[in-house]
Amino acid sequence: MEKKWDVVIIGGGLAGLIAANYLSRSGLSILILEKGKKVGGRAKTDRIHQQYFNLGPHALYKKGKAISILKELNVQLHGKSPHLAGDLIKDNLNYSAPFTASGILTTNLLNWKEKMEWVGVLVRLMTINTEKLAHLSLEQWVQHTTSSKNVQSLLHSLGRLSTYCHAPEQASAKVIVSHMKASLSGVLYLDNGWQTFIDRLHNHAVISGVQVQTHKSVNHIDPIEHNQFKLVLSNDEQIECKYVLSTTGPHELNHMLGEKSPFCQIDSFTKLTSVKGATLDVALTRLPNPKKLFAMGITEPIYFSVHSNYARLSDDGKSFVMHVFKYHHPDANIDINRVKNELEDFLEIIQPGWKSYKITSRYLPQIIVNQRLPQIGEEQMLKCIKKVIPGLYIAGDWACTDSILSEGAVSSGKQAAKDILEKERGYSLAD
Ligand SMILES: Cc1cc2nc3c(=O)[nH]c(=O)nc-3n(C[C@H](O)[C@H](O)[C@H](O)COP(=O)(O)OP(=O)(O)OC[C@H]3O[C@@H](n4cnc5c(N)ncnc54)[C@H](O)[C@@H]3O)c2cc1C
Repeated sequence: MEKKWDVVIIGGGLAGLIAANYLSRSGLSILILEKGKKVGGRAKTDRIHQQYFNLGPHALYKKGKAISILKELNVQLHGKSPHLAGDLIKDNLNYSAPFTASGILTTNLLNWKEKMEWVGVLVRLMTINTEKLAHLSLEQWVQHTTSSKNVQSLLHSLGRLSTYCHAPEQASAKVIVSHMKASLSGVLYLDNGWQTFIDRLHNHAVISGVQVQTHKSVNHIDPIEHNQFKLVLSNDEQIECKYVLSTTGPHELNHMLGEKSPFCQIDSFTKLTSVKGATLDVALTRLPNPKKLFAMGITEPIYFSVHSNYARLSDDGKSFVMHVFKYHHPDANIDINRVKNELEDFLEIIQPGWKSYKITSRYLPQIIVNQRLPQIGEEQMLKCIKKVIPGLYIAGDWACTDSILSEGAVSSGKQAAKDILEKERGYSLAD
């Protein structure tokens, strides 16, 4: 057994790197253990044939917590906001998407009465107090909000677009609607992908003395005595520390704690389920239909957007990088070949003949977008699991009561750093 660390962070994704950046200012010794070959987790970007592919479509909320925390850490972001002008596809027919003023005026999807209702819903959404929705599922909120089937479908599409969640009967209205509200202020696509800010967070942490070890997978967390942990790695290495911050998914954390895990006793913890989808990431030399940059299915839960129209996503800046995405229902049995055909066929409707211009593509059939589908009444469980083992802290996109995705990962990473500092030093970071 070698050096004893003050804090070991398991996972070098967004939550782990954010926490490390806040903790690095404190003089504590900090080690990040990342099982992958590079840091970034699901926020990484792969450079394939000179094209920059995020793991599927990635956008940051312009007025969200993630951007404001990244700014607080002096991480500059370069990119542009996409326009939501585009198409909605219902029963193989194209309609203008009523997500912009001109889209609302021109769309044939809604009649005049529905248009007025849709505008009213959007206006109310901008100021809604989501705390009051804590007892409702998204489906219940949608039903209460409008009786028009078309407006209901639009709300479901906006919910999927903002959160990737496609289980309105299970999902918490409070969390989903707060993300829908945030998305109305616009999003940002980043030049060269999310890896740019991951690299900056990584560099800041390393310069400030954080040690980062990749290819290091933690198998076991053993709380050996008060305020002391022993971690056992897959290569049998053992590491001791005072505090552990886990940023893995909930079930991986449970597994690392072994048979004695107190989380096994908590019913709502064992039932946590993830948000998944299939992504087809494509780079083309030209766009067969240059005017079609954004589309969503209404009957089918599918999304398409040309991200390179707003962000530089290739070495020469000339090619077209796009993502076609299918939102999976948590209970669905996925036939990965059928889903691939669906995504390719959807792209064919929007960009006919796209295959002739293909530079490269990548298909990921069942990727975890968020480690937790947010459901009603999980606040107590999340608060409880953060207290049950003293010295063990939890962050990640599943660990926040009121937000998910990067918003949840970044804010829970900051919160965990605050909690550790408060415990260690008795002082807290500014909010
Ligand atoms: C297709 C797709 C689209 C998305 N789009 C958006 C979007 O538009 N907007 C948005 O805000 N968010 C989006 N997200 C979500 C966002 O990418 C994630 O919420 C965020 O990156 C999660 O960060 P994290 O640190 O919580 O988890 P992760 O990124 O999963 O990091 C956890 C890290 O822990 C490591 N690890 C796990 N187990 C161990 C172990 N035993 N030992 C050591 N290391 C371990 C993993 O390798 C990983 O690097 C998207 C995600 C996907 C997949």
